[in-house]
Amino acid sequence: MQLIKNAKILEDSHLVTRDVLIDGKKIVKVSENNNLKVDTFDAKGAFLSSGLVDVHVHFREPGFDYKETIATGSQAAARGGFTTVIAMPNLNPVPDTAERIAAQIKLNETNGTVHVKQYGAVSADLIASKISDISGMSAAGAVAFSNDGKGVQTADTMLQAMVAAAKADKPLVAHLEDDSLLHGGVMNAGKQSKKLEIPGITGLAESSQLARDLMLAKATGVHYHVAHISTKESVALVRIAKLQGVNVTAEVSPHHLLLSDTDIKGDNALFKMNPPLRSQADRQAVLAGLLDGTIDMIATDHAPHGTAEKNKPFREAPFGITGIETSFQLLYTHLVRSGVMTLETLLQRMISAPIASFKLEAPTEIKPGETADLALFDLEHQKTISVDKFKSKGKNTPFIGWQVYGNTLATWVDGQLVYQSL
Ligand SMILES: NC(=O)N[C@@H](CC(=O)O)C(=O)O
Ligand SMILES: [Zn+2]
Ligand SMILES: [Zn+2]
Repeated sequence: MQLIKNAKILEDSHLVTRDVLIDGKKIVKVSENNNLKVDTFDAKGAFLSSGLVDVHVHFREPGFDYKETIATGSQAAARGGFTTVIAMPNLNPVPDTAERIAAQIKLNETNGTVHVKQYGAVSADLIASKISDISGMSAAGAVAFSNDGKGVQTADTMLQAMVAAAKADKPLVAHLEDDSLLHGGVMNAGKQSKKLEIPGITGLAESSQLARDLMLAKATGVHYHVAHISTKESVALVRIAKLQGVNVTAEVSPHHLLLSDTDIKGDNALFKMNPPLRSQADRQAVLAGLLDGTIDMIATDHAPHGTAEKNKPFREAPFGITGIETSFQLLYTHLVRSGVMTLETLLQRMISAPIASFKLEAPTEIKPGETADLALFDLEHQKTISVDKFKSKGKNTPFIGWQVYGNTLATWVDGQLVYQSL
C-alpha cells in the first residue's frame, strides 16, 4: 500500500486537500488526515488529477527510432502527466494487418511506461486506395483507425473505411488533406507566407475534405473523429454536422490554440507542422469551438523529429512538433490562469472527453475503486520550458523559453510511480 498525502484534488468543482491511499493498481481510500504507516509520498499541497489522456501521438517505433521510441515517448508522456495515449500507425512497417497490430500492441506493452494503445491503418502503407482488414485489426486490439500523416484521397476509400469501422464499432480518425490542393505548400497560405516568401497551404485542403467526410459519416453512422482541426471553416462544419446528428468528434492541438502564422518570424522549421499554424481568426475560432464543445478534446499530435532534419530550411524539414511534455503547462498557463477557461473544463477536454469518445478504460475521477493512474502538478511556481529536460528524443518545439505554471511533479500508472521531477 502507498499513501499520497496532502494533495489538492477537485471535488464538486472545489479544490480540497485529501490523502489518497493506493493498494496495488487501485485507489482504495480518499480521505482527510490518513495517518496509516505505509509508504508515503508527500504532495505538499500540489494538485493531483487523474492522468491525462492523449488520443494522438507519434512514438516512431519501429522504423524511426532516431526520432523517438516507445520507451522515450512514453517517458515523455509520463513527464507531461499523461497515463494513456493512442499511437498513430505511420511507422515502418505500418500496422495495417491484424498480425502487425498484434505485434505492435505487444511492443507497446513491453516498452511503454504508460498505457500505449494503438491505431490501425485505414489502408496499406497509409496510401493505398483499397482498405485494410479493419475488422481483423479491431479484433486484434486496434482501438481506432487512421491514415494520419496522409489524407484519404478518394471518397470511395473513405466510404468503405467508414462502413468497416462502423461495423467494428471503432472511431475512424481523419487527417484531412486533399493532395490536389497542396501545390508544394509548407505553411498557411496568407499574408505571412507571402511576406516570408514560403509556399502556402490553403485551408481548403482541410475543410473541403471535411465537408465530404461529414456527408459520408452521416450516411454510414460511423463515429468520425477529426484530427488536429485548424480552420474556422472546419469548426463551422463540425458545428453544423453535430446539429444534424452526425456522430462526429474533433480534437485540437495545443499549438493551434496558442499560435498562429504571424508567430512565424522567419525561416524556422520549429514552427512547421501539419496542418500548419493558421491565421489569428482561425486560432480564435478553434478556441471558441473548444470552449463551446464543438471541439471535444485536446490532443497533442506529439510528432518528434531529429534535430538535424528540423534544422533544415522550412521547405525541406519534416512537418511536426513535439508536444506531450509541454501541453498541460502551456494550456494551464495560457487558458486557465489567464481566465479563458476553468481548470475543470481543461481537464474535461484532456481526460473525460477522450476517454468517453474513444471508449477507453481509464479513470476520470479520484475515488475508491478507480485505477491509480494519477498526475501531480505544481500550479504555483513558474518554470521555463527547456528541451534539456525533455525525456522525448524530439527537441523540436517552438515553445522553448516560454514561462509556464503547471509543471508535472509526479505520475503514477497502475499505482506505480513512473515519473518524479527532481
Ligand atoms: N503533424 C505533423 O506535422 N506530423 C505528423 C503527421 C501528422 O500528424 O499528420 C508526423 O508524423 O510527423
Ligand atoms: Zn495528421
Ligand atoms: Zn499526427
